[in-house]
Amino acid sequence: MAAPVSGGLLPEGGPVLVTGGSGQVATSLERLGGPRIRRVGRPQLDFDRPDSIAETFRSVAPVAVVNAAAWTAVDAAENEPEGAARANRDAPEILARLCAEAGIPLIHISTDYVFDGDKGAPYTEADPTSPTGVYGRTKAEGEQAALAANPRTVVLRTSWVYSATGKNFVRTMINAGEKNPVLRVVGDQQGSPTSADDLAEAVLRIVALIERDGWKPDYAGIFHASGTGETTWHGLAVAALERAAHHGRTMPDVQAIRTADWPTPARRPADSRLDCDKLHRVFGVRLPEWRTSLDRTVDRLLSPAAS
Ligand SMILES: NC(=O)C1=CN([C@@H]2O[C@H](COP(=O)(O)OP(=O)(O)OC[C@H]3O[C@@H](n4cnc5c(N)ncnc54)[C@H](OP(=O)(O)O)[C@@H]3O)[C@@H](O)[C@H]2O)C=CC1
Ligand SMILES: Cc1cn([C@H]2C[C@H](O)[C@@H](COP(=O)(O)OP(=O)(O)O[C@H]3O[C@@H](C)C(=O)[C@@H](O)[C@H]3O)O2)c(=O)[nH]c1=O
Repeated sequence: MAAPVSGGLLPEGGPVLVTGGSGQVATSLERLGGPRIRRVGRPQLDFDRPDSIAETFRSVAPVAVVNAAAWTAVDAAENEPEGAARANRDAPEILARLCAEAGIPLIHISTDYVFDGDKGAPYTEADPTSPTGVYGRTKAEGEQAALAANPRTVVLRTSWVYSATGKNFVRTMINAGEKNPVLRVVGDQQGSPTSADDLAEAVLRIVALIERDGWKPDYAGIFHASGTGETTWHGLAVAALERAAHHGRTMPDVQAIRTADWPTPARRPADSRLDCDKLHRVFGVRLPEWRTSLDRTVDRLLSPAAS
């Protein structure tokens, strides 16, 4: 990789449009990517106003686009399928069309929730999608729409994203642990937690590789990109709270419950582990062990000055 521009992981070059206002992944991309990143969110770029997508594209004139904006409220999507579809299906298609016209790559972020979780083994990119809710269905449709509209689309499917900022399960657990001596968390859904910073670094390495070597046909398509290793939501809660205890927080009693004991409007996959070998084979990228990154994130969250 060429020498990165001071303050970022990207070498010199033109603007990279990142969609997403205060989103976790968009924030990490801006922080790690350096001066080439143009992060644009609402109100300037609003997927409920499709014209704003082309307007933003024109004003930024990007050399690559990373779509990190999406409707991510899994349960709320059940009652608002049109809004979820606008953000998760229609907007990626429009972005992909604009990228195709400009002849530039689109890195589109997607989710493990495109699967029902019943396979009983890590999913590969060749497995058919089988979403169980509106969020997963609209995200699966967005993948296909983006791939069809731009031959230079890289879909990165990730899972269980957390960071020191924004809304995520890790922060929810740490906040809940402060107020409650007992937490109940499902122990029969497994997957791979992914640090937003790690995912952002993977995206930036892919962009840099494409710029260095030029576009190759192998780059088009779907890639799984989750933190290495696996756990349950209960395991993730315990790990986060154990780390928080290093910072003086009281460790609550974290009880493992069954999915049936935590009813939600949208059904979550029981086992959404993703096989990430293709990402390594094609781009030479593997995300770190989830627990190492989790500890670093909790440290950053609870002792920001030390990080
Ligand atoms: N969070 C997770 O656990 C996972 C996320 N993903 C995927 O990763 C990507 C990034 O997720 P993450 O950063 O965690 O998401 P966040 O929920 O943290 O951020 C979502 C971003 O999307 C923006 N957004 C939502 N609706 C619209 C809209 N109608 N128009 C314009 N912008 C909109 C939000 O804008 P604003 O700041 O204005 O609210 C926000 O910036 C998404 O594609 C998501 O599906 C995949 C797996 C797991
Ligand atoms: C807050 C809480 C949740 N749970 C359960 C509910 C659910 O089954 C599981 C996860 O909780 P959440 O609803 O916070 O997570 P959820 O919104 O389902 O997270 C998902 O977000 C989208 C955007 C993705 O793409 C996925 O990869 C995944 O990260 O934990 C408990 O058991 N106890 C609790 O106290």
